[in-house]
Amino acid sequence: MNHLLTGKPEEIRALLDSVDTFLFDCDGVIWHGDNLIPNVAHVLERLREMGKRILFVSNNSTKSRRQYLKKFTQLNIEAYVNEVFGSAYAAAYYIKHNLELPDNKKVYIVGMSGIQEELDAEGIKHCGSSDDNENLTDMSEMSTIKNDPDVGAVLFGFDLDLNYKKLAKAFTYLQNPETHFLATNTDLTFPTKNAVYPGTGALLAALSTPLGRKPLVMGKPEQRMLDVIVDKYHLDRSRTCMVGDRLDTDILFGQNGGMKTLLVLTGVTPAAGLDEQEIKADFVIDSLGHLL
Ligand SMILES: O=C(O)[C@H](O)[C@H](O)COP(=O)(O)O
Ligand SMILES: [Mg+2]
Repeated sequence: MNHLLTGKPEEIRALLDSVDTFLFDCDGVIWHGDNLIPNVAHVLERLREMGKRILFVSNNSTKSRRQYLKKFTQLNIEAYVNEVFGSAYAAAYYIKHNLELPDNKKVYIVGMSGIQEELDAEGIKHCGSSDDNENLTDMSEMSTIKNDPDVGAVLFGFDLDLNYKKLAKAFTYLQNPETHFLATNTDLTFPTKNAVYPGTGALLAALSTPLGRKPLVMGKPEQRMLDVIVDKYHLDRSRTCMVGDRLDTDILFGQNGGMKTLLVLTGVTPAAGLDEQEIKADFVIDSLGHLL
């Protein structure tokens, strides 16, 4: 476990020969924000040339599959819509195919356009999100926030415009135990090139803590997204490798899914103290850019 691959071509060859499909996490593995991690585009290209199947599995709910494709294209990375699985898509797929929300009910979104687009794509009625970017201006306005019986679920995702009004509305709707409480993911931090910042899980705590309710989580490490992927691609899990930068989402997702796991050190997980970590990947490499 935590088998370091850096500079061991024969072992990298053995791994490549044992894998048909690579599931790639995005933030901290392929890019930091809009900056590609060096040499990653070349590695993805070579893997395609080798006939490997490539899928992208991200917990980042701020983008829809369409928006992810636009980003891949802007970064000159070959990718196709049916290769992209974001947590916003996973949430929309789950609400459509598993939650069976009554037609007269809508979803209150704390989150961004990625979620709005994926719910639209599944024909799911929704409200909130950017409609509530304008915050309350005075505490006396709190009492204007009332329950809305048409809200059948609250879906929480990363929101750069999170404000008190959105929190108070979601909190109010979730007072009703019948109202479903969903979250796209619970990552506590978000990786950038030189630092990490509060992630979706940190924002979500501002709602779930006072509420005393835990949401149903759509993204990694939960298996909902993998079940959709395995069904769609008839994946042989034993010949599939999950590549990620976070132990408690990406690597746990891979392990729970019976897949091989490769940890890269370009994201949230530092090299220091790796062996003290409870979760251990099969393989570790300093950067995906150095895989080939
Ligand atoms: O805070 C977040 O939501 C996460 O840090 C971010 O979205 C992780 O995305 P991923 O690494 O799964 O692409
Ligand atoms: Mg990541």
